[in-house]
Amino acid sequence: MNRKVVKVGLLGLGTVGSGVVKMLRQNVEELAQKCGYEVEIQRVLVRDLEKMRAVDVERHMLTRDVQDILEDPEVRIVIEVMGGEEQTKEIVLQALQAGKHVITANKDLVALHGALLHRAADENGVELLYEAAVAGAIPIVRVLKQSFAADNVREVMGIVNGTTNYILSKMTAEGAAYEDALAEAQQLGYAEADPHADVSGLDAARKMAILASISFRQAVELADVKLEGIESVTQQDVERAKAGGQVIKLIGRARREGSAIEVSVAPMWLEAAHPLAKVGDCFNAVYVYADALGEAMLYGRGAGEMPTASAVVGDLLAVLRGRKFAAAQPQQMARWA
Ligand SMILES: NC(=O)C1=CN([C@@H]2O[C@H](COP(=O)(O)OP(=O)(O)OC[C@H]3O[C@@H](n4cnc5c(N)ncnc54)[C@H](OP(=O)(O)O)[C@@H]3O)[C@@H](O)[C@H]2O)C=CC1
Ligand SMILES: N[C@@H](CC=O)C(=O)O
Repeated sequence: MNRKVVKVGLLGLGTVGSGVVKMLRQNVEELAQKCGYEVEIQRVLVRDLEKMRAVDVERHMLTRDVQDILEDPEVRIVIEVMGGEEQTKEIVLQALQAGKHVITANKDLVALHGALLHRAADENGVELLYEAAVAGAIPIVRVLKQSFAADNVREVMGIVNGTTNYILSKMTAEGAAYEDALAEAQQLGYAEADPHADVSGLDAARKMAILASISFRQAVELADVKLEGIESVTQQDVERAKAGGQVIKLIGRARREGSAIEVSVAPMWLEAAHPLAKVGDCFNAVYVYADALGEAMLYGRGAGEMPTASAVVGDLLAVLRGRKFAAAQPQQMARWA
């Protein structure tokens, strides 16, 4: 097979970035067969050049200067798995304006600046994909944008934060202390750099704002999402729920009624027989209710190294198979040859 090489710039080498490197290395052949390209990581942006990493990356590939990636004409795709908001927005905008396709796992970024970034991607004829930003490995973004595109979505609801689901599940099943369960979730790589974003409900609110914007085809502002986290949920609450045959879960909900859109995140007491009550560990589950479809539920791991990497690399494959990438190819290849 006549195989071309495509160079990728990776921003971040933490939990998700390491998973992406592992997956690209483990699946070189399979990926090449699926898209016709051999993917090579050209440079990796980090903060600390000396840190021990979960994967071996040659020292010369690491950089602390993002311009080494943004100004490299060989880098055609940027994978942003560093997190952050304002500075990251500027970096991603610069990448898009330089004609690079961008894949991101950053829900903060997409929830706050999605409209601006989509415009920049369109203006520059490149892709902006963010499957990993919502519900980890579950392909909910693509399903809403493509598979259910013909339908009229009325409601999207479910569990969209792995850390809080892990904590509540541990408190329910094992009587674990909140702080211990949170520390484990951090250890396992599920939590955000600042875990307050998880337990306050903000991370779930960001994801619900993204899902609502896609489902109802209009920008839903993060500020308009009503949110309550799990910080005030006590072991006594969990035990009382259990005694009454119920389970406490952090539930995100986005509903459209006429022109009114309502989006919320809050702990809810569910009957133990409810399908969402059985979603444990760091798993997520999302229900979609639409006119023709009726209802559908998607279920899978919502956080962690390899599940999230799977969504990121899935987006990478989508870019490489896409028309925009192919369209830019002859001219670009000639210029870089
Ligand atoms: N963890 C998960 O399960 C999931 C995470 N996400 C999202 O993916 C993104 C990454 O998450 P995760 O991998 O857990 O985060 P980590 O904190 O584990 O990793 C972040 C990485 O980015 C680097 N980095 C951060 N800021 C900068 C900066 N200013 N300049 C240079 N490098 C920087 C860090 O460098 P250094 O190592 O040197 O400190 C680190 O390698 C976030 O947006 C998160 O919300 C999405 C879905 C699931
Ligand atoms: N901190 C997040 C990571 C994935 O989005 C979570 O726990 O769901």
